[in-house]
Amino acid sequence: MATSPRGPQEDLALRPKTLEEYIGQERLKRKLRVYLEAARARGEPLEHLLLFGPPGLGKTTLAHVIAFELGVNLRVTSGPAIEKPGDLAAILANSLEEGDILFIDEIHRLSRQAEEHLYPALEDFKMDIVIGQGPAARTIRLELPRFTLIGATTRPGLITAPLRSRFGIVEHLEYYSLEELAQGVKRDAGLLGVGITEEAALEIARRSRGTMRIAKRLFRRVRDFAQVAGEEIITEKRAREALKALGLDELGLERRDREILEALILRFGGGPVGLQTLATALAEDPGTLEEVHEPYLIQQGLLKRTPRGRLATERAYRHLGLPPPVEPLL
Ligand SMILES: Nc1ncnc2c1ncn2[C@@H]1O[C@H](COP(=O)(O)OP(=O)(O)OP(=O)(O)O)[C@@H](O)[C@H]1O
Ligand SMILES: [Mg+2]
Repeated sequence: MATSPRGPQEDLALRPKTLEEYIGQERLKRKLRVYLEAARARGEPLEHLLLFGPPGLGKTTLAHVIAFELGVNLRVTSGPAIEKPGDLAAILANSLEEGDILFIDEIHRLSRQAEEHLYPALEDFKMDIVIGQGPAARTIRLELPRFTLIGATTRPGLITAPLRSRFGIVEHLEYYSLEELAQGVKRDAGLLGVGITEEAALEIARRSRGTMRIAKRLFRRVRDFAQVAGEEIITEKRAREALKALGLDELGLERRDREILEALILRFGGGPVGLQTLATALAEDPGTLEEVHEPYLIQQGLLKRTPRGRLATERAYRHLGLPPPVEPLL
């Protein structure tokens, strides 16, 4: 098997360019096709679009795809990178042309000040900024090109109502099915000139937590194992061994995920226990627990969020090989 450079360049080369190449998210793609066609027909920029969903589902990729489909430039930035209104003004006034797309990742982390300056930019493509200080200070009005903002967030609950209301289109991305994940794996394998069986691709898909980024990352690790073993084609057996060596169980849980369930069950009697308490017991940041680990545990029916706190389900007990409580909780 030939070696090839990997890393950001490889990732970029593997990134789907068109809506056609973008796997899954059919519900969203159907609507997007309509919006894109309508915007093109009217010769207007696409309405501002807010995308939310867990990390790694392809929000950034979709923004690139939309720009490609519209034949416009995409300027990428993130909420934390825009500290002052001046940062925002520089981006909006200097780097965008009519119809271009500004992609703001983690838009829930925009500063209050920057956010307030963004409102008129989104509505009227104007922005007032103050130049200078004290008595010499004056306000100048910037006329901006008509652009499209695509905002992405993993935490829709943290988007303020005024910001949210300025997006004409608000959509969420869904977890991928096993078939879609396997398709993603096979696509990358094909582009890299690596052979992989259908079963091996599905085996990788099963441990990918419904997340395209994880499927593709696991595929690259499995490819390493196959390459070192001198195998031309990645088989199910090789995939399973490699995934096991990577510390993933049959549901795709990593050690950390199992520790969370273990803590919940063994230290808090299965719950309910508050997020903060659970996080402290695990010496984990509550945000990480909530955003990175919990969504998949919930999706797999292993954990429930209740008003009184987190609860382990019967399935969680069984998955860890622990006897479920006599009186099933759920
Ligand atoms: N629908 C898809 N079809 C094919 N490849 C995809 C798809 N979605 C994502 N990918 C690939 O998965 C990886 C992760 O995608 P991306 O960076 O867009 O995720 P994201 O949702 O922006 O994640 P985050 O929220 O963490 O920024 C990329 O390598 C991308 O090429
Ligand atoms: Mg991203």
